[in-house]
Amino acid sequence: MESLHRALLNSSWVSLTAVGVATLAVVMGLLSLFVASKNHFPVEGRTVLLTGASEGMGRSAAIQLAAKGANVIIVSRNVGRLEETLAEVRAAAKSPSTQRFHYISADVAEPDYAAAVIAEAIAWNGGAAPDIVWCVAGMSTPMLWAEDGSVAAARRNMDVNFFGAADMSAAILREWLAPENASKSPYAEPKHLIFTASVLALFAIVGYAPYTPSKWAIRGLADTLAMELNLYPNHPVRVHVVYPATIVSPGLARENQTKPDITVELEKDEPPETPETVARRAIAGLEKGQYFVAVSLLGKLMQAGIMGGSPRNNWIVDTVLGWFMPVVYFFVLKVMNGQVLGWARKHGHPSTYPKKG
Ligand SMILES: NC(=O)C1=CN([C@@H]2O[C@H](COP(=O)(O)OP(=O)(O)OC[C@H]3O[C@@H](n4cnc5c(N)ncnc54)[C@H](OP(=O)(O)O)[C@@H]3O)[C@@H](O)[C@H]2O)C=CC1
Ligand SMILES: CCCCCCCCCCCCCCCC(=O)[C@@H](N)CO
Repeated sequence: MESLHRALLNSSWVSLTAVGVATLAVVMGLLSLFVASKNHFPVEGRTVLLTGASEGMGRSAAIQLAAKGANVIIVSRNVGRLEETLAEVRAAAKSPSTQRFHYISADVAEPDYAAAVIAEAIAWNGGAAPDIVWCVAGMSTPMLWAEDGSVAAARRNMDVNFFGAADMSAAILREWLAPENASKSPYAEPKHLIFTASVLALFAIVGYAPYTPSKWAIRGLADTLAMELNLYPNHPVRVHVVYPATIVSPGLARENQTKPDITVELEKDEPPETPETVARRAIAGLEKGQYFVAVSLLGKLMQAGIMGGSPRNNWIVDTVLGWFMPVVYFFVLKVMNGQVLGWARKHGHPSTYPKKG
């Protein structure tokens, strides 16, 4: 007791503050488990447009949003798959007699594709723009950066993942932010613009160089918009970024055909999840009002490690977790770089690896 008292007296105010704030963060975290909070993402009776929603996480999100009462528009290229998925979305409707469903075929990699998609959505929706736009369409071609074709692959990933979302976000904001579309009440339900990145936008690993930058770019765009949209106080729009880890989807099967074995090895540390689970956790985060929506524990930690100048979901939790991440990364990078070096020693120069794809 005596020594504890002395230790407390002797410890600096810095460590005392750290312990105090950490305790507070834990208490607040526990409290938030019990306090029922407002749903910040009501979808019943509203119209949601999702790109990349014929397969994978986008398809699951469309089905779950229909089950919550939303009108849903799904966008992707393949019409056959759109028709099949739209039937599943329709079958999940909460109120089949009032909810409406539609698909639009478009290639998000085409420059300026989004204006026509939004125009068609508005025409179908009785003259009103969708209330929620979720950019999910994406692709990934993992390979080593020194391989032939890596930069061409990076351009393609950028066109689909970044420009596909960038063009859609600009097109819908032009509608939402038009002066004549100011909301009638300052307390009106906000519109939602949701981007889909990847945990690789929070922590990069070997083999994803053609892909990861396109997802980092999405983060940069979203942070910019989160500040810029304050210019339109009478047009409330909330921006969000979802950060999935591995999703067991048709896209994953495609990317695994070219994925380097060392990448497969390292990403084993983050267990794959079904599209249904990822979509459910993403929607739960949106309902909590999160700006950055991580859908796994590792994702949450990685998020706490990069916050920089990004808006926070919870300043206390994000700050306290953020203090620990440099220590965590000291070990994580040692271990992971060790694994990569060990791989190099065992398997030789990458030019000798068996050919893939
Ligand atoms: N799978 C994973 O491990 C991870 C995925 N992500 C990201 O999550 C999102 C969903 O991934 P996932 O569930 O795997 O999806 P899938 O790859 O399984 O499905 C992709 C969807 O996007 C559509 N799409 C692809 N390219 C285009 C295009 N050029 N124009 C229009 N639509 C397109 C596809 O339809 P169609 O081909 O008919 O156009 C399909 O509906 C993506 O943004 C992905 O980058 C993030 C982390 C991990
Ligand atoms: C707190 C720090 C912990 C560090 C542990 C690191 C574990 C690495 C996990 C990497 C997972 C990569 C998922 C890729 C998802 C993706 O976007 C692709 N499938 C593309 O579609």
